[in-house]
Parts: sequence; structure tokens; C-alpha cells
Amino acid sequence: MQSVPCRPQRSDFVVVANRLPVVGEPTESGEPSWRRSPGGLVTALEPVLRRAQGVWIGWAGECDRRTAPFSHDGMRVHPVSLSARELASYYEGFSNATVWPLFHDTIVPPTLDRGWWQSYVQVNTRFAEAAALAAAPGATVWVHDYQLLLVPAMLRTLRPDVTIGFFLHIPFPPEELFMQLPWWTEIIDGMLGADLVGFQLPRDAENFRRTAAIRGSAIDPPGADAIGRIHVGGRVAWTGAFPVAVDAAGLTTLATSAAVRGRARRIRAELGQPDTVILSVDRLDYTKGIPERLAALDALYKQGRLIPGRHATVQIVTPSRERIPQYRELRRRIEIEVGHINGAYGALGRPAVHYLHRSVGREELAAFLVATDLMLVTPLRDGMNLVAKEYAACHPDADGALILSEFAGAAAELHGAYLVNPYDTDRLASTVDAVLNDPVAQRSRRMDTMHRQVRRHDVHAWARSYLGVLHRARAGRTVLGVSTRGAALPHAPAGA
Ligand SMILES: O=P(O)(O)OC[C@H]1O[C@H](O[C@H]2O[C@H](CO)[C@@H](O)[C@H](O)[C@H]2O)[C@H](O)[C@@H](O)[C@@H]1O
Ligand SMILES: Cc1cn([C@@H]2O[C@H](COP(=O)(O)OP(=O)(O)O)[C@@H](O)[C@H]2O)c(=O)[nH]c1=O
Repeated sequence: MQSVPCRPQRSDFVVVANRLPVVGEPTESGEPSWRRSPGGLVTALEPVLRRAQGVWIGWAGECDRRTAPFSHDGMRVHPVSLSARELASYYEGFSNATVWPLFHDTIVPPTLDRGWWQSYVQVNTRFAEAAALAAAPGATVWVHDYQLLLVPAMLRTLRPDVTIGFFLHIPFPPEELFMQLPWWTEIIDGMLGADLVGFQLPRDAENFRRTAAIRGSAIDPPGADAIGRIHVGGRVAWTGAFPVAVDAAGLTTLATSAAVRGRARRIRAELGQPDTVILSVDRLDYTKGIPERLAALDALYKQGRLIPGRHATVQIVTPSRERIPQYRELRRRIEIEVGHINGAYGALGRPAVHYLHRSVGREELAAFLVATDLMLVTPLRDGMNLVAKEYAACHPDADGALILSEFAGAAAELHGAYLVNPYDTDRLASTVDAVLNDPVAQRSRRMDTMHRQVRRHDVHAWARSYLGVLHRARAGRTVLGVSTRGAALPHAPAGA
């Protein structure tokens, strides 16, 4: 894909997220080579930014290097630089070893470190300044996720004329967890700088409103429009739930292409033509419930309910946050468990679990999803989980089945999934068994329901609904005497 330098023009629509959609990797020539960034945030935002022709502000994945704005495959990006120390304290530290575990039910204990917090404030300031520079007068700036919780209020101070949206991709915890953070008031104030604070699920928005009330704001609970309003310093911040989605039509087209169908057939052949292919695809993260799932598979192979050769289980894990000790430890644990299962139940040329530790591209992933009879998505906690929705999008013929954790945000919408408690490994194992023995017609009805759901509520509908409410929140707002009425909002296209 082509990257060309571009002039740092101001834009009517600015996305601000920790990561750019591409990560730079050093090459011998000294110029980085760019590959797609991991994770669902990028998957969701890329098609939205392309349609709106805006600019994306974020970190390019390298340290101690200033990269000028450039255009990558037709998308304009403005890199924000991080030093190696900031990578350790802002990204690996406060973002991913404090906020991430705290907001995911403290699956591992969060670390509280004042130095990390100071670095988080510093880096958030840099992102806010970059957004203030990139935004045209009256622009819409859409800030994303837990790495940038302070940016909305910082940006409001710098640029009171712009409309500020904030969207949290991960769960927002109940107040008794959130208030363990020594800096919880600063974080609430930071988020409340937005005109609209969006969450994946209504319960996240509810948790947030309760905490804002404890902080001292008056709250109007959601009315018929499901939007709550928080009164803060003479203005109103709106809150609501906007479950993130996928480019379902694009994925269905990809999944039904001759190339992907052909590759899916070859994957089944490479697996030894099993009767059943069972697949999981995760970033290597302790929130994803991978050891628990392996424990269920262990039991199934041990009891002969799954048989290597007849049943092929594939686990793809993308490397993630590899310098954080808990992530390294998790990888070790997973690989020991996979080794144990294969050692105990596999045979020559017929492993029980086919384990791939790497990132796979969009087309190859689609082929895996098409080739799969039973998908296991069993996180212990997940804001949404786009892989579950992508699986449904890739099965327009209503074949396949999805076992889904009740603790994934996607469970609120994917009513055709077989829901499980991922901590209950016995029940998870018996659900796998039950689904494989379910009548085809029943599985097909369930898959059809999910496919229709993800086609109806796709990523364009998500952006349209969020930006539509943001537009309403802004209409009539007057800040420091500057009316923003009628300022530019990107047009989310109708009919998607
Ligand atoms: O940037 P990384 O540290 O490599 O992590 C990747 C992304 O992980 C998280 O994704 C979340 O967003 C998804 C889309 O809304 C959602 O489906 C999933 O449940 C979330 O965990 C994280 O929130 C992103 O900021 C990271 O870029
Ligand atoms: C393993 C793998 C994944 N992808 C793509 O990444 C995202 C993952 O999003 P999700 O919401 O499920 O979870 P996180 O954001 O990681 O917490 C999804 O769009 C996958 O298609 C990928 O492209 N390649 C991979 O190897």
C-alpha cells in the first residue's frame, strides 16, 4: 500500500485515537514499512474515516521518531510521537496496566503508579494539542478510547468552537471499581469535556452517569431517546450506548468471493479434511478467556467427545502488548496448555489444537471464518468483540454456529449465538458437544438471525447513529459566546 507525504491541512472531521490505522516497522533503508494496526478499534473506524475523508491523529507504533503527516492508501494521517519512556509509562503503564485491567473487572490487579499518571496527562495534552491544530473552525473531533480519557476537556479549553465526541470501546466499570483510581475525578472531568460520551452498552453509560452524579453533576436519566444528559459547568454532556459494528456488506462480499472460498477449501484440506472445524481468533489478552477455553477443549479431547482428525481445532492469537509482564506470562501459560493437549491427545500429523501465534490479514482471516463450522468467542470481559460479528457477516448461507460469552458486548445483539459463562469450563465443554449435535435446521435459523442483525446494524449505521446524536447535542450549544450551530459535520451516508 502506498504512503505519500501530505500537507498538514485543517479538516472538518478529525478522528483521534491512540493508534493510527497503520503501524510503522523499521526497515534497513531507515524509512518505516507500514502494516495494518491490530484490534477492533481500527477495524471499526477505518471505513468511517474513509467515507468522511477526514484526518486521523494517532501514534504510529514507533518510538523517538517524528513522522510528518502522510496519506496512506488514500487516508490522511497525522502521527503523534511517543518516546520510549512514554511508551512504558503512558501506553504499557497507565493505559494498559492500570485502566485496562480496572475497566475489565480487575481480571488481573491494576497497578497504581503516580509517575505513569503524570505521563498519561502529558501524552493526553500532546494529543489534544495535535487535534486542536488539525481541526478546521467548527470541525467535529471524535476522540476514542481509554488511552485518551482526558483529551475531551483539554481540547474544549484549547478549541471551544469545535464539537467533541468521545467513544469508549471498552466497558465502563461500576463506581466501586472506578473510584479505586486515585485520579478518578480528573478522568470523569476529562470525559465530560465531550458533547457526547458514547459507550458500547447501556450499562456502561449507566455506570458512567452514576459516577458523574457522585462527582456532583445533576443527571437527567435517559428518556424516550435513550440519551442521558449530565449538567456540568453550565453546559450539558449527552451520554448513550452505540454498540460498535463491522463493515458487514464488505465482509460478505469478501467471504463469497471465489478467492476466499477457494482458500477456505484449501484450509480445510490443509487441516486434513476434518468433519468439523472449530476456530477461535483473539488478540493475546487475558480478557479473552483463552486458558479457560483450552481447559474446556482439554476435557472434550480427554473424554473422546472431540477426536483429532475428525475435529480440527484452530486457535489464532495475535501478539499484543508483549512487553507487559502479564501478557508474557499469559503466552507462556497458553503455550504450555496447547503443548499439553497436543502431547496427550494428538497423533502424528493430527494435532488436537492447531496453534498460530501471528497476525493474519483480512482476506486470510475471512477464509478461516468461512472454513469454520463452530466459532468459539469466549472472553471473560470484552467491550464488544468484533470477531464474533465478522463471523456472522461471513456466513450469508446460514451455515456455521457461534458459541459466545455472555460477558462480550456482542452478546446483547447476537441473539442467535449459544451463550455461555466462560468461567464455567464444564458447561462450555458440554455446550460445544450440544451444538455439534444440534439439528442443522436449528443452527441455520440461529446463524440466519445473526447474519441479518450484523447486516442491518453495520459500521456505517453505527457511525451515522453516533454522529447524528452528536449533531443534536451540538445544535443550539453556545460556548463562550461562540455559536457552533450549523458547523460542519461529516455526512454519514444513508442507506448503508
Ligand atoms: O492498540 P492495542 O494496545 O494493540 O490494542 C488493540 C485494541 O484493543 C481494544 O479493542 C476494543 O475495541 C473493539 C472495537 O470497539 C472492541 O470490539 C473490543 O471489545 C475492545 O477491546 C482497545 O479498546 C483499542 O483501543 C485497541 O487499539
Ligand atoms: C487475531 C486477528 C484479529 N484481526 C482483527 O482484529 C479485530 C479484533 O477486534 P475485537 O473487537 O474482536 O477485539 P480487540 O479489539 O482485539 O480487543 C477484528 O476486526 C479482527 O478481524 C485481524 O485482522 N487479524 C488477526 O490475526
